[in-house]
This record gives sequence, C-alpha cells and structure tokens, in this order.
Amino acid sequence: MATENKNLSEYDKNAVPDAKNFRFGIVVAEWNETITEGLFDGAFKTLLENEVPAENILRWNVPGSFELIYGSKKMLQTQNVDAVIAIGCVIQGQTKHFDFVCEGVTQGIKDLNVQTDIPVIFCVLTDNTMQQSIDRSGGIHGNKGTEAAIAAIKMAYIRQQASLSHQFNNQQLLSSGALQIENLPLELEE
Ligand SMILES: Nc1c(NC[C@H](O)[C@H](O)[C@H](O)CO)[nH]c(=O)[nH]c1=O
Ligand SMILES: CC(=O)[C@@H](O)COP(=O)(O)O
Repeated sequence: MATENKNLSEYDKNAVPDAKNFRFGIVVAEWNETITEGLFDGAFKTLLENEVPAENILRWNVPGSFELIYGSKKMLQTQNVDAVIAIGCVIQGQTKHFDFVCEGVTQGIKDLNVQTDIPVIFCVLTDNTMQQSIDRSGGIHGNKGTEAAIAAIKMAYIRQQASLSHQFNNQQLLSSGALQIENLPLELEE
C-alpha cells in the first residue's frame, strides 16, 4: 500500500504495548532540518502520548542521514536504551548521490538490526521532492515520525518478551533437572 492510501499518523492505541518503562534514543539528521524536526516532533509527541516519560527519551543530532548509522551504533552501544529511532530526510538532487546515501543508510541500519540486540527503527524519508517530504512529516499523509515511534514501542516490547521467554525456558529446564547449571547455555549479551 502506498503512503498516499494510508495516513502515517493513524494507529490503534489499544494495540500498542505498555511503554512507560522503556527508554528510547532518537538520532536526528540535520540535513533538511525543517523536515527532520517535523519527524522528531511526531515521534516525540507519540512517545509521550503512550506514557513514555520525557526523561526516558534521549536525542542526538548528526550531520546527515549517512551519519545515522554511526550515531545509532554509538547510541545503542553506550546508552541504556530499549530501541533507537533514526530520523532523516533524503531528497533527490541533480546527481546520483541520492541513490548512494539512501542505499547506504538503508543497508547500515539493516546491519545494526542484524548485528546488535537493540532494534533500530528506519525513519528516513527518501523522496523525489520537498513537497513529498512535507506531506509525510506532518502534512496531508501524516507523520512518519509517529509511525516510527509506534514501531519502536512494539519492537522494544518484542525484545523484552523474547528475553523473558529465554530466561523462563532456562529456569524451567533448571527446575525440571533437565539442565544443570554447568551446561546452561551462555546468556546472550544484553
Ligand atoms: N543530500 C542529503 C544528504 N547528504 C549528506 C549525507 O547524508 C552525508 O552527511 C554526507 O555525505 C557526509 O557523509 N543527507 C541527508 O540527510 N539528506 C539529503 O538530502
Ligand atoms: C541526496 C543528496 O546528497 C543530494 O540531495 C545532493 O544533491 P546533488 O545530487 O544535486 O549534489
């Protein structure tokens, strides 16, 4: 479904997990800052609407979308966060640079999701025109920042549940005697 048939800001609040104990990092690219500030506002307000305390939301700025990769990596490596939202806006110019920035940041954020334990949400507009970006950062098509905040809450919840399930399974195995301490599987680094 294309964005033009979906409002990016619409979501079912009853389908959003309890987020008040989660901590979120938001890395914001300064390129096209009128757009990225609109995306940040959408994400920040949505997290607050879902009872995330403002003090549980950490923001870092980076120069451009390509730097979202390194900024998100250092954020999740050094800060106590349950998910990171990477916010950027890439708009087609006169050259192929757009293609390389978009592909690079897409692959880089994908790699962080594969290689680390913290979900990194892709909130990067890759638009042909400024008007398309305006429409998707609080305009007629809603705000992709809102969509990203909901995704961040849902992925933080999945990470939490997966960790609890893993711990419970180990306890079950221990209490049943099927597994002895000495051969308990190594805990994944948090
Ligand atoms: N043209 C856009 C850029 N370009 C800059 C790169 O993201 C990067 O900062 C630079 O290549 C140095 O490494 N960035 C955007 O976020 N949006 C653009 O439209
Ligand atoms: C995505 C970009 O880096 C691009 O907007 C820069 O513009 P240009 O391709 O005209 O150099």
